[in-house]
Amino acid sequence: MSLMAKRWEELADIKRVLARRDWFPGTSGNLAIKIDDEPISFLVTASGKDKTKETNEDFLLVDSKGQPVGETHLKPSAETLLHVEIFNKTNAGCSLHVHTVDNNVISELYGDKGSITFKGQEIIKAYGLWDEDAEFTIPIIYNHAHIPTLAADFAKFVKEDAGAILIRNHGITAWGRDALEAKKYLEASEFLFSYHLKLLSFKHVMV
Ligand SMILES: CSC[C@@H](O)[C@@H](O)C(=O)COP(=O)(O)O
Ligand SMILES: [Zn+2]
Repeated sequence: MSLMAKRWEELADIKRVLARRDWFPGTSGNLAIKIDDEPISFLVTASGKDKTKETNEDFLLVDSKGQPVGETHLKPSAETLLHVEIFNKTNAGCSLHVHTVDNNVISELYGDKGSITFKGQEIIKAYGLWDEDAEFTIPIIYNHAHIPTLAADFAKFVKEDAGAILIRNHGITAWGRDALEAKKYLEASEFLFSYHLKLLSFKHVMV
């Protein structure tokens, strides 16, 4: 199996799992996986598709600027530039973007603070943090409609090979060195968002 076919399968597997969770409402979400380093190229989801469906036109190959490699009628994701920042600035191998109600509500609740920090949760170990008092902070940026502006803002927080950034009232992008790590960061973040919202609502009922 070629490297491209292998990576395609890896991304298709993740897409299938996330689709089953309803993490692609209304055609939202986009996924990317690196194919080459020099020069950088990666597979990205085609724009505007129903990501719960599986077809052989789900992904297309783009270059380090997010432009399609070779002739294709497919359009790269509208948010390809965000994945471009991740692959150009770090050694990440995979980047995942989803819109969920939980990540949108958290981004709105904490948007004015500019970030949300989690601590004292076992699942923080999914971020590779093993200390008892470890903290994980997820930045929250403004949802600029102009994608190059959004990407420039987003890039300011892309420093590590694995991470997560919330875009206010839009969604989350999580990335990692490989598909497993990106999925782990995404799932840990969504777990923490859901836990936090549930806790807040119970506290509200109890006071
Ligand atoms: C219908 S969701 C809005 C989109 O602009 C976007 O935020 C999104 O996540 C999906 O866009 P896409 O171009 O299909 O990758
Ligand atoms: Zn989006």
